[in-house]
Amino acid sequence: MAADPVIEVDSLTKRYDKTTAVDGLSFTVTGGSVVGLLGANGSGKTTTMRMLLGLAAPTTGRATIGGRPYAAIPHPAREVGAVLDAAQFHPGRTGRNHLRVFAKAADVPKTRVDALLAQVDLEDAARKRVGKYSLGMRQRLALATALLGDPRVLVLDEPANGLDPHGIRWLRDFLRAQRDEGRTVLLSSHVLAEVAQVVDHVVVLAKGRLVAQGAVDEIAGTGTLEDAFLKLTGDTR
Ligand SMILES: Nc1ncnc2c1ncn2[C@@H]1O[C@H](COP(=O)(O)OP(=O)(O)OP(=O)(O)O)[C@@H](O)[C@H]1O
Repeated sequence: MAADPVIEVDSLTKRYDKTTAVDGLSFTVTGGSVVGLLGANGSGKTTTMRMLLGLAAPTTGRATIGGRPYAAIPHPAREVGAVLDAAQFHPGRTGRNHLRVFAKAADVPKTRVDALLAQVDLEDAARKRVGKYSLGMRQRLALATALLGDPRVLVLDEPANGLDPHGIRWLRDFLRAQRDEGRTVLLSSHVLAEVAQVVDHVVVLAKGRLVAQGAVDEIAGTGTLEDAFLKLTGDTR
């Protein structure tokens, strides 16, 4: 397993008018690890990922993948797979057609499509229109899309959102398999329990700022994981 930092976030800040969505955030993600970016709703997770993926410009600071800002990566689909919003699919396309269209756009051989459908357990639904897919199926199709270019890095925004217990178990197994294949994964969640079993390391945000980082058991200390998380993220309801 490589120990080099693959994702580097350095003094990253994003301001929108009066809102500071991300405030001087720095962290690194080591190659071959699964890292959870955690925080309550509105703590800046999505904004951080959007800056990492070149979808929002930092006000100050820098975010790089493999040492380069996303925009400077020569063949991004082969380097980074991302899922930011699993709801965005053309509802009339079948799962297989969706992947074929994206394979073409990413210059990936379409022979990869069936293997990916099998990998995310959508073989039986390959000819079904995406508009008829459940949320869990759409999440899995989004993961297959992210994997089209066989990237070594995955960036996943709230991949467990809306999944039932079977879906969450499936996701955990999927993430373990990605790590076993040597991929580096950054995923966000506002529910620590969803991801605690699979992440090597967590980065905890509150109001755009880093409030803790480390292994899950370090974050928990002597109390329960949930108490520590709620205390750190300022959610004491
Ligand atoms: N385009 C934008 N314009 C103005 N404010 C924004 C914009 N994007 C995000 N924000 C604000 O920045 C803050 C952080 O939002 P962000 O979506 O990054 O948080 P999050 O941790 O991903 O939340 P959630 O779990 O709800 O998705 C929020 O106060 C949000 O309202």
